[in-house]
Amino acid sequence: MTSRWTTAVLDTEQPGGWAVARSPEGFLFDDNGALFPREWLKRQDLSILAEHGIGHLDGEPVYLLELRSCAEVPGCNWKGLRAFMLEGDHTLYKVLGYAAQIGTWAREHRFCGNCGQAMTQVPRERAMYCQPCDMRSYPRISPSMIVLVTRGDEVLLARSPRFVTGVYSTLAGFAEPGESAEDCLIREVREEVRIEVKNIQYLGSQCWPFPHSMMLGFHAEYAGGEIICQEDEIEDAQWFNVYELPPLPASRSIARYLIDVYVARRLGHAEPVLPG
Ligand SMILES: NC(=O)C1=CN([C@@H]2O[C@H](COP(=O)(O)OP(=O)(O)OC[C@H]3O[C@@H](n4cnc5c(N)ncnc54)[C@H](O)[C@@H]3O)[C@@H](O)[C@H]2O)C=CC1
Ligand SMILES: [Mg+2]
Ligand SMILES: [Zn+2]
Repeated sequence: MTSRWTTAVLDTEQPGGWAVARSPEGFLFDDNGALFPREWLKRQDLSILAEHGIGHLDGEPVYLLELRSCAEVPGCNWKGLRAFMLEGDHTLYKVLGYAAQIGTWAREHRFCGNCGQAMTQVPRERAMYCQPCDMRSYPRISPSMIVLVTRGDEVLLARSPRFVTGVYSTLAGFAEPGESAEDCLIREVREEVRIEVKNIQYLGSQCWPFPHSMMLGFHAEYAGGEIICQEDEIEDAQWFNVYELPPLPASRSIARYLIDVYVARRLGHAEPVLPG
């Protein structure tokens, strides 16, 4: 299968192609979506902080206009990336998710973290460069473990105070320096619910551009302990029977995939496919 969307570093001196515009309010969109003819978009009254050539969609070059602030464009509105994930088509979400990560990273690396001088975009490479330090900065990706802890017909799901009311999800957390993926998973489960796990099994990964996580998804079996929720982080955690699950996370998330796979296996149903 050929992919409709491929990332690339494009020369911003070249004219033409499509462009997306991103401001602190999200992406610009109209009735036709979030991709606009680039030359038209650049004629609008936008306060452009940086432009990045980000890839090809169906063979056409796509650029990102990263804006300082949100602007009025006739017939258009602004919408956050999460809304595109929930509503929009998957390919568009991939384009915007990538654009968001490049935009955020470049915005946060305008100045060298070592000497404080202005950095420049490296041509033909996705990197920002500080000449005095001869140092390159690349887009940041934060590995995060996400795990469904299981006990026969039961799964351990938890609520963060940040979740939509009623929704329970798998446990997750960022890797710390010095840890393997397994070390991180064991620590996170211990910290968040004081449970011990065994038989850790890797299922798959997913890019999570909020703002730059790479989710590594696992199943792990319960090995001991009683649930004690971590203060502030975990509002509630419970064992749920696979026949009586609470409201679950969005269907495109790897959290949902980990739950759906386990339920499908217990019930002998066909297994779902992990959204890319
Ligand atoms: N795609 C999915 O299905 C899901 C994705 N996630 C994502 O997993 C990630 C981790 O989940 P949480 O439970 O929030 O993490 P967590 O359990 O590690 O706690 C969050 C805390 O980690 C620290 N932190 C923030 N950014 C960090 C970074 N880049 N590196 C190290 N520490 C950092 C902060 O102190 C923050 O309060 C988040 O990006 C979250 O959005 C979480 C659940 C489902
Ligand atoms: Mg967590
Ligand atoms: Zn420097």
